[in-house]
Amino acid sequence: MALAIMCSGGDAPGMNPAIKKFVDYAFKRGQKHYFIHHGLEGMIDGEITEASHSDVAGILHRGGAIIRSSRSKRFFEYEYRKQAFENLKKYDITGLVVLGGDGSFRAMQRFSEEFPLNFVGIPTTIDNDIYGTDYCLGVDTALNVIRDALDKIRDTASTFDRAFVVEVMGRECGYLAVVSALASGAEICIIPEADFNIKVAEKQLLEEVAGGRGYILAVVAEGTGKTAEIAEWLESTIGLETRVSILGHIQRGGNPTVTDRLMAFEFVIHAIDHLLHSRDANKVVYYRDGAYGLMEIDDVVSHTYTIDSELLSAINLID
Ligand SMILES: Nc1ncnc2c1ncn2[C@@H]1O[C@H](COP(=O)(O)OP(=O)(O)O)[C@@H](O)[C@H]1O
Ligand SMILES: O=P(O)(O)OC[C@H]1O[C@](O)(COP(=O)(O)O)[C@@H](O)[C@@H]1O
Repeated sequence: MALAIMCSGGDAPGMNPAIKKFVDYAFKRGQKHYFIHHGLEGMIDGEITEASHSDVAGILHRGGAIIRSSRSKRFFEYEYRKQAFENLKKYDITGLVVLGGDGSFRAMQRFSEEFPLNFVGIPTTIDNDIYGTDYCLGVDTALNVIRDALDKIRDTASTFDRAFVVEVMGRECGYLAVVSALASGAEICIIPEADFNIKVAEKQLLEEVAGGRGYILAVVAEGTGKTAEIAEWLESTIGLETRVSILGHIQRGGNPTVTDRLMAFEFVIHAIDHLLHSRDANKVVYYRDGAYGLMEIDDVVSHTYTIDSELLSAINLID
Protein backbone atom coordinates (compact mmCIF):
# COMPACT_ATOMS: atom_id res chain seq x y z
CA MET A 1 0.00 0.00 0.00
CA ALA A 2 1.19 3.53 -0.78
CA LEU A 3 -0.17 7.03 -0.27
CA ALA A 4 -0.38 9.84 -2.80
CA ILE A 5 -1.29 13.51 -2.73
CA MET A 6 -3.00 15.50 -5.46
CA CYS A 7 -4.23 19.07 -5.90
CA SER A 8 -7.42 19.53 -7.91
CA GLY A 9 -9.55 22.47 -9.01
CA GLY A 10 -8.72 26.07 -8.14
CA ASP A 11 -5.33 26.38 -6.47
CA ALA A 12 -5.10 28.08 -3.10
CA PRO A 13 -2.27 29.32 -0.87
CA GLY A 14 -1.52 26.65 1.70
CA MET A 15 -1.21 23.83 -0.81
CA ASN A 16 2.58 23.84 -0.61
CA PRO A 17 2.73 23.62 3.20
CA ALA A 18 0.24 20.74 2.92
CA ILE A 19 2.40 19.00 0.33
CA LYS A 20 5.48 19.40 2.53
CA LYS A 21 3.72 18.03 5.59
CA PHE A 22 2.39 15.12 3.51
CA VAL A 23 5.93 14.08 2.59
CA ASP A 24 7.36 14.57 6.07
CA TYR A 25 4.49 12.87 7.89
CA ALA A 26 4.07 9.95 5.48
CA PHE A 27 7.82 9.33 5.84
CA LYS A 28 7.55 9.47 9.62
CA ARG A 29 4.73 6.94 9.50
CA GLY A 30 6.83 4.66 7.30
CA GLN A 31 4.60 4.94 4.25
CA LYS A 32 5.68 4.96 0.65
CA HIS A 33 4.37 8.22 -0.79
CA TYR A 34 3.82 9.70 -4.23
CA PHE A 35 2.91 12.93 -5.95
CA ILE A 36 0.19 13.02 -8.57
CA HIS A 37 1.08 16.02 -10.72
CA HIS A 38 -1.43 18.27 -12.55
CA GLY A 39 -4.49 17.05 -10.64
CA LEU A 40 -7.00 14.78 -12.33
CA GLU A 41 -5.44 15.40 -15.74
CA GLY A 42 -2.12 14.08 -14.46
CA MET A 43 -3.79 11.11 -12.81
CA ILE A 44 -5.30 10.18 -16.19
CA ASP A 45 -1.94 10.62 -17.91
CA GLY A 46 0.06 8.79 -15.26
CA GLU A 47 2.05 11.79 -14.04
CA ILE A 48 3.02 10.11 -10.78
CA THR A 49 6.39 10.32 -9.09
CA GLU A 50 7.77 9.11 -5.79
CA ALA A 51 8.07 12.07 -3.42
CA SER A 52 11.25 12.90 -1.57
CA HIS A 53 12.31 15.40 1.10
CA SER A 54 14.39 17.31 -1.43
CA ASP A 55 11.24 17.95 -3.53
CA VAL A 56 9.64 19.82 -0.67
CA ALA A 57 12.63 21.65 0.77
CA GLY A 58 12.08 25.39 1.02
CA ILE A 59 8.47 25.47 -0.23
CA LEU A 60 6.57 26.43 2.93
CA HIS A 61 6.51 30.11 2.05
CA ARG A 62 5.45 29.67 -1.57
CA GLY A 63 1.92 30.18 -2.89
CA GLY A 64 0.54 27.91 -5.59
CA ALA A 65 1.36 24.20 -5.61
CA ILE A 66 4.62 22.66 -6.74
CA ILE A 67 2.71 19.60 -7.99
CA ARG A 68 0.28 21.85 -9.91
CA SER A 69 -3.48 21.52 -10.22
CA SER A 70 -6.06 21.29 -13.00
CA ARG A 71 -9.70 21.03 -13.93
CA SER A 72 -10.46 18.08 -16.16
CA LYS A 73 -13.18 17.53 -18.73
CA ARG A 74 -11.91 14.00 -19.36
CA PHE A 75 -12.51 12.88 -15.78
CA PHE A 76 -16.28 13.06 -16.38
CA GLU A 77 -15.86 10.05 -18.71
CA TYR A 78 -15.63 6.54 -17.30
CA GLU A 79 -12.89 5.38 -19.66
CA TYR A 80 -10.54 8.10 -18.36
CA ARG A 81 -11.39 7.38 -14.73
CA LYS A 82 -10.53 3.74 -15.41
CA GLN A 83 -7.26 4.82 -16.99
CA ALA A 84 -6.53 6.94 -13.92
CA PHE A 85 -7.18 3.97 -11.63
CA GLU A 86 -4.88 1.75 -13.71
CA ASN A 87 -2.14 4.34 -13.18
CA LEU A 88 -2.64 4.30 -9.41
CA LYS A 89 -2.52 0.50 -9.41
CA LYS A 90 0.92 0.51 -11.04
CA TYR A 91 2.28 2.15 -7.89
CA ASP A 92 0.05 0.26 -5.46
CA ILE A 93 -1.54 3.57 -4.41
CA THR A 94 -4.61 2.84 -2.34
CA GLY A 95 -4.79 5.96 -0.19
CA LEU A 96 -5.18 9.42 -1.69
CA VAL A 97 -5.05 12.83 -0.04
CA VAL A 98 -6.91 15.30 -2.25
CA LEU A 99 -6.61 19.06 -1.81
CA GLY A 100 -9.61 20.58 -3.56
CA GLY A 101 -13.10 21.95 -3.46
CA ASP A 102 -16.52 20.34 -3.67
CA GLY A 103 -16.11 19.66 -7.41
CA SER A 104 -13.01 17.61 -6.71
CA PHE A 105 -14.73 15.79 -3.85
CA ARG A 106 -17.65 14.95 -6.15
CA ALA A 107 -15.12 13.56 -8.60
CA MET A 108 -13.45 11.45 -5.90
CA GLN A 109 -16.77 10.20 -4.56
CA ARG A 110 -17.63 8.87 -8.00
CA PHE A 111 -14.14 7.47 -8.52
CA SER A 112 -14.10 5.64 -5.19
CA GLU A 113 -17.51 4.11 -5.84
CA GLU A 114 -16.23 2.65 -9.09
CA PHE A 115 -12.78 1.49 -7.98
CA PRO A 116 -11.23 0.12 -4.78
CA LEU A 117 -9.64 3.26 -3.44
CA ASN A 118 -9.65 5.28 -0.24
CA PHE A 119 -9.35 9.02 -0.22
CA VAL A 120 -9.51 11.82 2.29
CA GLY A 121 -10.29 15.31 1.03
CA ILE A 122 -8.81 18.45 2.51
CA PRO A 123 -11.10 21.44 1.92
CA THR A 124 -8.99 23.81 -0.11
CA THR A 125 -10.43 26.87 -1.79
CA ILE A 126 -10.17 30.58 -1.23
CA ASP A 127 -13.98 30.76 -1.51
CA ASN A 128 -14.61 29.06 1.89
CA ASP A 129 -17.72 27.49 0.39
CA ILE A 130 -17.46 23.84 1.40
CA TYR A 131 -20.24 22.41 3.52
CA GLY A 132 -19.42 21.16 7.02
CA THR A 133 -16.20 23.03 7.71
CA ASP A 134 -15.72 26.49 9.17
CA TYR A 135 -12.45 26.86 7.31
CA CYS A 136 -10.96 25.95 3.95
CA LEU A 137 -7.25 26.12 3.26
CA GLY A 138 -6.23 29.33 1.50
CA VAL A 139 -8.95 31.58 2.88
CA ASP A 140 -6.82 33.48 5.38
CA THR A 141 -4.18 34.29 2.78
CA ALA A 142 -6.80 35.43 0.27
CA LEU A 143 -8.46 37.61 2.94
CA ASN A 144 -5.13 39.23 3.69
CA VAL A 145 -4.53 39.90 -0.01
CA ILE A 146 -7.94 41.58 -0.18
CA ARG A 147 -7.34 43.48 3.07
CA ASP A 148 -4.08 44.78 1.71
CA ALA A 149 -5.76 45.87 -1.54
CA LEU A 150 -8.65 47.55 0.27
CA ASP A 151 -6.31 49.41 2.62
CA LYS A 152 -4.41 50.75 -0.38
CA ILE A 153 -7.55 51.64 -2.29
CA ARG A 154 -8.82 53.50 0.76
CA ASP A 155 -5.65 55.62 0.66
CA THR A 156 -6.29 56.83 -2.86
CA ALA A 157 -10.09 56.98 -2.51
CA SER A 158 -9.89 59.19 0.55
CA THR A 159 -7.22 61.42 -0.95
CA PHE A 160 -8.97 61.89 -4.24
CA ASP A 161 -12.62 61.98 -3.09
CA ARG A 162 -13.78 58.98 -5.05
CA ALA A 163 -15.97 55.96 -4.64
CA PHE A 164 -14.47 52.56 -5.39
CA VAL A 165 -16.21 49.34 -6.21
CA VAL A 166 -13.90 46.46 -5.40
CA GLU A 167 -14.96 43.10 -6.82
CA VAL A 168 -13.76 40.04 -4.95
CA MET A 169 -13.85 36.34 -5.86
CA GLY A 170 -15.92 33.60 -4.29
CA ARG A 171 -18.04 32.18 -7.11
CA GLU A 172 -21.60 32.02 -5.72
CA CYS A 173 -20.38 32.57 -2.15
CA GLY A 174 -20.12 35.96 -0.45
CA TYR A 175 -17.81 34.90 2.39
CA LEU A 176 -14.68 36.69 1.14
CA ALA A 177 -16.71 39.84 0.50
CA VAL A 178 -18.37 39.92 3.93
CA VAL A 179 -15.25 39.29 5.96
CA SER A 180 -13.18 41.71 3.87
CA ALA A 181 -15.80 44.42 4.12
CA LEU A 182 -15.95 44.00 7.89
CA ALA A 183 -12.20 43.93 8.35
CA SER A 184 -11.65 46.95 6.13
CA GLY A 185 -14.60 49.04 7.21
CA ALA A 186 -16.16 49.22 3.75
CA GLU A 187 -19.36 51.24 3.59
CA ILE A 188 -21.15 48.82 1.28
CA CYS A 189 -21.03 45.05 0.93
CA ILE A 190 -23.02 43.22 -1.70
CA ILE A 191 -23.20 39.42 -1.75
CA PRO A 192 -25.40 36.80 -3.40
CA GLU A 193 -26.79 35.60 -0.05
CA ALA A 194 -28.35 38.91 1.07
CA ASP A 195 -30.61 41.55 -0.40
CA PHE A 196 -29.09 44.95 -0.75
CA ASN A 197 -31.61 47.62 0.13
CA ILE A 198 -30.52 50.24 -2.34
CA LYS A 199 -33.13 52.79 -1.25
CA VAL A 200 -31.99 52.70 2.38
CA ALA A 201 -28.34 52.90 1.36
CA GLU A 202 -29.09 55.74 -1.06
CA LYS A 203 -30.81 57.87 1.56
CA GLN A 204 -28.03 57.35 4.09
CA LEU A 205 -25.16 57.90 1.67
CA LEU A 206 -26.71 61.03 0.13
CA GLU A 207 -27.04 62.50 3.63
CA GLU A 208 -23.47 61.57 4.46
CA VAL A 209 -22.10 63.01 1.21
CA ALA A 210 -24.06 66.22 1.83
CA GLY A 211 -22.54 66.24 5.30
CA GLY A 212 -19.00 66.00 3.97
CA ARG A 213 -18.30 62.33 3.24
CA GLY A 214 -15.68 62.34 0.54
CA TYR A 215 -15.27 58.72 -0.41
CA ILE A 216 -16.96 55.34 -0.34
CA LEU A 217 -15.67 51.79 -0.51
CA ALA A 218 -18.05 49.14 -1.84
CA VAL A 219 -17.05 45.48 -1.77
CA VAL A 220 -19.01 43.43 -4.28
CA ALA A 221 -18.88 39.63 -4.51
CA GLU A 222 -18.31 38.42 -8.06
CA GLY A 223 -21.26 36.05 -7.76
CA THR A 224 -23.74 38.96 -7.66
CA GLY A 225 -22.77 40.18 -11.12
CA LYS A 226 -23.54 43.69 -9.85
CA THR A 227 -20.17 45.39 -10.05
CA ALA A 228 -20.96 47.65 -13.01
CA GLU A 229 -24.45 48.43 -11.75
CA ILE A 230 -23.20 49.56 -8.32
CA ALA A 231 -20.47 51.68 -9.91
CA GLU A 232 -23.03 53.39 -12.12
CA TRP A 233 -25.30 54.01 -9.11
CA LEU A 234 -22.46 55.49 -7.01
CA GLU A 235 -21.47 57.82 -9.81
CA SER A 236 -24.85 58.96 -11.09
CA THR A 237 -27.06 58.79 -7.99
CA ILE A 238 -24.68 59.25 -5.07
CA GLY A 239 -22.64 61.72 -7.10
CA LEU A 240 -19.06 60.61 -6.48
CA GLU A 241 -16.56 59.99 -9.23
CA THR A 242 -16.24 56.20 -9.19
CA ARG A 243 -13.63 53.66 -10.17
CA VAL A 244 -13.88 49.87 -10.34
CA SER A 245 -11.16 47.54 -9.20
CA ILE A 246 -11.54 43.82 -9.94
CA LEU A 247 -9.01 42.05 -7.77
CA GLY A 248 -9.09 38.82 -9.78
CA HIS A 249 -6.50 36.09 -9.50
CA ILE A 250 -4.11 37.94 -7.21
CA GLN A 251 -6.49 36.62 -4.54
CA ARG A 252 -5.30 33.10 -5.33
CA GLY A 253 -1.59 33.83 -4.93
CA GLY A 254 0.96 34.96 -2.39
CA ASN A 255 2.84 33.34 0.45
CA PRO A 256 0.56 31.43 2.76
CA THR A 257 -0.14 33.16 6.06
CA VAL A 258 0.85 31.56 9.36
CA THR A 259 -2.76 30.43 9.78
CA ASP A 260 -2.79 28.68 6.41
CA ARG A 261 0.53 26.96 7.09
CA LEU A 262 -0.59 25.65 10.48
CA MET A 263 -4.01 24.63 9.17
CA ALA A 264 -2.34 22.80 6.28
CA PHE A 265 -0.24 20.75 8.71
CA GLU A 266 -3.22 19.76 10.84
CA PHE A 267 -5.43 18.90 7.88
CA VAL A 268 -2.75 16.63 6.42
CA ILE A 269 -1.99 14.88 9.70
CA HIS A 270 -5.68 14.12 10.19
CA ALA A 271 -6.01 12.91 6.60
CA ILE A 272 -3.03 10.55 6.77
CA ASP A 273 -3.93 9.25 10.22
CA HIS A 274 -7.38 8.39 8.95
CA LEU A 275 -6.10 6.68 5.81
CA LEU A 276 -3.76 4.57 7.91
CA HIS A 277 -6.23 3.63 10.63
CA SER A 278 -9.37 3.05 8.70
CA ARG A 279 -10.40 1.18 5.60
CA ASP A 280 -13.65 3.14 5.39
CA ALA A 281 -12.05 6.33 4.19
CA ASN A 282 -13.71 8.54 1.57
CA LYS A 283 -14.10 11.37 4.01
CA VAL A 284 -13.33 15.06 4.15
CA VAL A 285 -11.43 16.64 7.01
CA TYR A 286 -13.24 19.50 8.69
CA TYR A 287 -12.36 22.23 11.14
CA ARG A 288 -15.40 23.20 13.14
CA ASP A 289 -15.83 25.03 16.45
CA GLY A 290 -12.10 24.83 17.02
CA ALA A 291 -11.72 21.09 16.46
CA TYR A 292 -10.74 18.82 13.58
CA GLY A 293 -12.73 15.81 12.48
CA LEU A 294 -13.80 13.79 9.48
CA MET A 295 -17.14 13.94 7.71
CA GLU A 296 -18.72 11.67 5.15
CA ILE A 297 -18.11 12.63 1.56
CA ASP A 298 -21.84 12.11 0.84
CA ASP A 299 -22.70 14.77 3.41
CA VAL A 300 -20.28 17.24 1.90
CA VAL A 301 -21.43 16.91 -1.68
CA SER A 302 -25.15 16.72 -0.93
CA HIS A 303 -25.29 19.92 1.12
CA THR A 304 -24.67 23.53 0.31
CA TYR A 305 -22.46 25.78 2.39
CA THR A 306 -24.22 28.72 4.01
CA ILE A 307 -22.58 31.74 5.60
CA ASP A 308 -22.84 32.01 9.35
CA SER A 309 -25.93 34.08 10.20
CA GLU A 310 -24.01 36.33 12.59
CA LEU A 311 -21.68 37.31 9.77
CA LEU A 312 -24.63 37.98 7.50
CA SER A 313 -26.32 40.23 10.01
CA ALA A 314 -23.06 42.12 10.53
CA ILE A 315 -23.08 43.40 6.96
CA ASN A 316 -26.19 45.40 7.70
CA LEU A 317 -24.12 47.47 10.09
CA ILE A 318 -21.97 48.59 7.20
CA ASP A 319 -24.62 50.19 5.02
N1 LIG B 1 -19.54 14.66 -10.98
C1 LIG B 1 -18.25 14.60 -11.37
N2 LIG B 1 -17.77 13.48 -11.96
C2 LIG B 1 -16.48 13.41 -12.34
N3 LIG B 1 -15.59 14.42 -12.19
C3 LIG B 1 -16.02 15.55 -11.61
C4 LIG B 1 -17.37 15.70 -11.16
N4 LIG B 1 -17.50 16.95 -10.62
C5 LIG B 1 -16.28 17.53 -10.73
N5 LIG B 1 -15.40 16.71 -11.31
C6 LIG B 1 -13.98 16.96 -11.60
O1 LIG B 1 -13.42 17.72 -10.55
C7 LIG B 1 -12.68 18.82 -11.12
C8 LIG B 1 -12.54 19.91 -10.12
O2 LIG B 1 -13.82 20.48 -9.84
P1 LIG B 1 -14.00 22.07 -9.79
O3 LIG B 1 -15.43 22.32 -9.47
O4 LIG B 1 -13.45 22.66 -11.03
O5 LIG B 1 -13.01 22.55 -8.65
P2 LIG B 1 -13.10 22.52 -7.07
O6 LIG B 1 -12.63 21.20 -6.61
O7 LIG B 1 -12.17 23.61 -6.69
O8 LIG B 1 -14.54 22.79 -6.68
C9 LIG B 1 -13.44 19.13 -12.40
O9 LIG B 1 -12.63 19.80 -13.34
C10 LIG B 1 -13.79 17.75 -12.89
O10 LIG B 1 -12.74 17.17 -13.59
O1 LIG C 1 -9.36 30.28 -12.25
P1 LIG C 1 -10.67 30.39 -12.95
O2 LIG C 1 -10.96 29.18 -13.78
O3 LIG C 1 -10.79 31.69 -13.68
O4 LIG C 1 -11.80 30.35 -11.84
C1 LIG C 1 -12.09 31.43 -11.02
C2 LIG C 1 -12.83 30.90 -9.84
O5 LIG C 1 -11.95 30.10 -9.06
C3 LIG C 1 -11.92 30.59 -7.73
O6 LIG C 1 -10.83 31.49 -7.63
C4 LIG C 1 -11.68 29.45 -6.76
O7 LIG C 1 -12.69 28.50 -6.93
P2 LIG C 1 -12.48 26.95 -6.62
O8 LIG C 1 -11.51 26.86 -5.49
O9 LIG C 1 -13.86 26.44 -6.25
O10 LIG C 1 -11.98 26.32 -7.87
C5 LIG C 1 -13.25 31.34 -7.58
O11 LIG C 1 -13.23 32.30 -6.55
C6 LIG C 1 -13.38 31.96 -8.94
O12 LIG C 1 -14.73 32.23 -9.25
